[in-house]
Amino acid sequence: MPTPHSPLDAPGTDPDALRERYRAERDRRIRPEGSRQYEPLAGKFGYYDEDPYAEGEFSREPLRDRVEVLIVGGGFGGLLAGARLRQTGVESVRVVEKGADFGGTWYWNRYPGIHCDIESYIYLPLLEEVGYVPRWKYAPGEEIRQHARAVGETFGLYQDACFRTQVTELRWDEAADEWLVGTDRGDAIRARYVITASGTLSEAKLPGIPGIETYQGHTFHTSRWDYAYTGGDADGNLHKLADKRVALIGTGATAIQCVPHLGADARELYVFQRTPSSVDVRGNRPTDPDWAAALTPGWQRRRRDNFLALVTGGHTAQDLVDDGWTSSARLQQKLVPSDSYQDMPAEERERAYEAADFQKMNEIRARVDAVVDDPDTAELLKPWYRYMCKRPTFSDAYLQTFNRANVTLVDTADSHGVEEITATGVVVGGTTYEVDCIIFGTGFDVGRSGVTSGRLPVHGRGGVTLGEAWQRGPRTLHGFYTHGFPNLFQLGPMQNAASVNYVHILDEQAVHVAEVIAEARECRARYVEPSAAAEQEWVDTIRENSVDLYAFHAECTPGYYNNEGMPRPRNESYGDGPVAFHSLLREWRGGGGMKDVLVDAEPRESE
Ligand SMILES: NC(=O)C1=CN([C@@H]2O[C@H](COP(=O)(O)OP(=O)(O)OC[C@H]3O[C@@H](n4cnc5c(N)ncnc54)[C@H](OP(=O)(O)O)[C@@H]3O)[C@@H](O)[C@H]2O)C=CC1
Repeated sequence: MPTPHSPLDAPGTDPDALRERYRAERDRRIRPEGSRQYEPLAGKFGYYDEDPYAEGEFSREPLRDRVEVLIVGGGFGGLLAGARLRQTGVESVRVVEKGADFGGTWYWNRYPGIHCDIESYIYLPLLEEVGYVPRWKYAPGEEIRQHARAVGETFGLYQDACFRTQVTELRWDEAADEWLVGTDRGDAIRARYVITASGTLSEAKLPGIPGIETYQGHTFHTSRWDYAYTGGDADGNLHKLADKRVALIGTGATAIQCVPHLGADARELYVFQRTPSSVDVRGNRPTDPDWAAALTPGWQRRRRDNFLALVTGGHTAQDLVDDGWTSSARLQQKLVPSDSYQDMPAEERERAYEAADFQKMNEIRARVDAVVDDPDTAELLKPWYRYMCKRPTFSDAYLQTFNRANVTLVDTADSHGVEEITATGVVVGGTTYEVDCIIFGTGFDVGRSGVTSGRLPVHGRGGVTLGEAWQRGPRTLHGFYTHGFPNLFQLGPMQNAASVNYVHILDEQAVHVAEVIAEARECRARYVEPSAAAEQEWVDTIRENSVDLYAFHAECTPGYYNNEGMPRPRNESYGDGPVAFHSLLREWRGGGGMKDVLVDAEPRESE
C-alpha cells in the first residue's frame, strides 16, 4: 500500500509491482564477471588511448629539478589546487599532466554535442576570480576547456607545467624530507609537497566483447573522438559519415549527448543499448546579459552552496538553479517536509523518498511515450530503476533521434550486452549488423582511476607502499593524508563527502589543502602528517557515521555506481554529507586542528 505521503495515484504505479519490475530488469543485466567484463585502453587496445588532439611528436630532456609543490593531474582538481595555492602565495607549483594541455576530462572528451550536465554558473570554477560568466546555462565542452585554460593562465600555472607526461612513481626521500617523482619521460623531480588530483573517471574502458579485436572497420572510444574520420566538430556537422553505417555501443551520459549528431549525419546509425538512461528535459538557454550584469560579489559561492544543500537533502527557502537536479530534490522535500523530517521514523522517511523516486521515474517513462513515435522502441527506452542508480541525464534531442528512419535502437539486455564483434559488424540476438565504424561510448573504469587504484606506486616512509598501508581498507584523515606518507595530499571522493557538482567538492578540497600547506610554510613545519591516532579516529568516524547504501545499491541495475551490481559492503563517505563536512573542515582549520598535522612546527609569535 502506498504510504500516506505517497503521490502514487496514477494507474500502474503500484509500489510492489514497480519494485518487482526493477529487480527483474536488474537481473537481466547482471553479469557474473562484474567489473572484469571490461578491458582497459592498454596493451593490445593501447591504440584506442592515443591522443588525437596533441599536435606532432614531442620529446624533451628529462627534468632533475626541484619544486615546492607538484600536482599530479591538470584537470579541474589540479587547477584548483594550483590556483588556491597561488592565492596563499606559493610560487613554485608544477602540474604534471598526461594530456597536451589543461582540462582533464574536458581535454579528453570532445565528442559532438558535449555539454556540462550541471549548470555552468556553478560547475565552472573560479568564475569571479577569472572574471567570466558562461554564455549558456549548460556550457558546451569547448567553452569549459577554454575556461580550464583561462584558469591556468590567470594563476600562472602554465609556466612550470609538464604536459604529455605521466607520473609513474612517488617515493619519499627520508633523508631530504621530500618526494622523488618519476615520470614516463625519465624525470626525477624533487618536490616538498605532492598533491594527487588524477580524477575518478580518467581511465576509459572497452567492453570485453568476444571478437572485439578482430573488427576490421574504423573504431574509437568517445573520449578520443576521431574527427579526422567523422568530419565536423563538437557542434556536429559530421559530414564524412554521410555514406557510413555507424554503430554506437553504450547509452550512458556520453551517448545521450552524441547520438543526436550521429543520427543527423550518419547514413545509418545503430545504437546498441543494454540499459536505458533516464532522460529528463534539458532546457538549455543563453545567459541573460541583464542577469549577468546584476551579479554581485560572492554570487558563485552562494549559488553553489544553495545547489549543494538542495541536492544533498537540505531544506532551502530558495532554489537558485531551478533545474532537473533541483526539481527532483524539491520533490523529495515536498514528501518529507522540513518540519516533519526530524520526527519521521526512518522507515517512513525511506518510503516517502521511494515514493518521490517512483513519481520522478514515472514522469521520465511517460516522457519517452510522449516523444518516441514507435511504441516498441519507446518501451525499450524506458528506464526501470531508481533515479540515482545511474547518472541521470538531460536532453531535448536524444529520444527524438529514434524517430528518424536512419536510426535503429538495438536492445542487448537479454544477452547482457553485445554478444560478439566480427571483422565487419556487431552481433546481437543472432543478427549481424554490418557497419563501417564502431564507436565505444562505454565509459570509464573507476577502479583504475585515481591514486586509490594502486596503479601509481607510492612509497612512503620506510619504502612502505600505499597499497600495503591500506591492506585492510583506506586510512586517511579527512580523506586527504595518510600516516607514513608525509606531505602527500589526495583530492578525491574517498573518506570525505562527494556530490553531483563534483568540481565544487574539488574546490572545497583544494582550499583546505592549500590552507594546510600555507600554515605548514608559515610555521616552518618539517612536514605535514596525521598521527596514527588521528587517522584511526577519522576512519572510525567514517565507519560509524557513513550511510549504509548497500541495500539501495544492491537493488539497482548494474553500473559503475554499484560496482556492476556487486556493491561494496562499506561506504567510505562522510554520512552527514558534504555541507556538514565542509563546516567540519572549516571548524577544524579555524579551531587549531592544523597544529595536529604539522610535525616539528615552530610556534607562531602569538602563541
Ligand atoms: N558532466 C557531463 O555533462 C557528463 C558527464 N559524464 C560523466 O561520465 C560518466 C560516464 O558516462 P559514459 O561515458 O556515458 O559511460 P557510462 O559508464 O555511463 O555508460 C557506458 C555505457 O556502455 C554500455 N555498455 C558497456 N558494456 C556494454 C556491452 N558489453 N554491450 C552493450 N553496452 C555496453 C553501458 O551499459 P550498462 O548501463 O548496461 O552498463 C552504458 O550504457 C557519467 O556517468 C557522468 O558522470 C559523461 C558525459 C557528460
